[in-house]
Amino acid sequence: MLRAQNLTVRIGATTLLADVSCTLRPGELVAVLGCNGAGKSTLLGAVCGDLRFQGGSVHLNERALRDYRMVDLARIRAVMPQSVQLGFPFQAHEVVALGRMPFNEPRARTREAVRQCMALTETAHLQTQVYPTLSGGEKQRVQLARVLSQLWPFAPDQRQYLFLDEATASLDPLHQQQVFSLARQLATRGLGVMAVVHDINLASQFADRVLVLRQGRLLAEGTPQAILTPELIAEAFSGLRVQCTPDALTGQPWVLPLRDQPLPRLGEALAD
Ligand SMILES: Nc1ncnc2c1ncn2[C@@H]1O[C@H](COP(=O)(O)OP(=O)(O)OP(=O)(O)O)[C@@H](O)[C@H]1O
Repeated sequence: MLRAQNLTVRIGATTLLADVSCTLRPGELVAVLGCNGAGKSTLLGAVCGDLRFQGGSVHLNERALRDYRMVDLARIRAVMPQSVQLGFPFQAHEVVALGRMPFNEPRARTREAVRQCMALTETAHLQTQVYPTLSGGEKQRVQLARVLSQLWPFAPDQRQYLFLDEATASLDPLHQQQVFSLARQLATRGLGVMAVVHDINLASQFADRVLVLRQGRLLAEGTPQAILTPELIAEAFSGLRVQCTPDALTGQPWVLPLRDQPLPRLGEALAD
């Protein structure tokens, strides 16, 4: 289990995250919601060990994060950052194989991990294409294959964790659904998955629990049914007005933004 207590992240005089506590259990998919700048990536970076925090603690499988060697951490948790810069002319399958670097293993095993993870992300047909020439969404799916390959073969008793930061931001609607469906299946197989996402309906459809951040603080936490109300969404997203309709079968709320919103006035910018 991942347990973060009273996390505080500061850079200079700016507090990015203030006193945030959360958990992530193996077998659970937790979505992190909040407006731009709310602190979602900061939280993800702090709990996965990529970002130093000034206050609080993070324990992964009952061991303090700071006590892990990087290579041991890399074997139990994989992180897909919001953006990955990669200028080298690697072929896509070589990018995916980077996920296997923490493992000292025969090449055949790496090839099998790459093959299966590219199949899972529907990128097998791109395997020999040079990475910088891929489209934005294709790059994102190849990056997902890379982080999945780090946790492959997803053995149920490994207490592993997957952190996704806007992994669907560049994807078409079908692939967005597929990625969250895959995350759901991996959670069902025993992985703990924490996913930062802007699409409230993806969170509502697939997550067991939702964390909502606002100005670096935890505003709300609970099941989608319990917390995704028009009032909470307005509070989290600067007054965004939505209609929430429970799904007839699952009860999970469908969230529809209304047309009438507190939008900026364009008058001056559009003058003559
Ligand atoms: N190095 C830094 N120095 C100063 N402020 C920073 C630094 N890094 C991040 N911030 C600020 O911290 C806040 C939280 O950033 P973070 O990336 O966690 O937000 P987010 O919720 O992931 O936003 P988004 O939805 O836009 O990706 C933002 O206001 C950001 O400008």
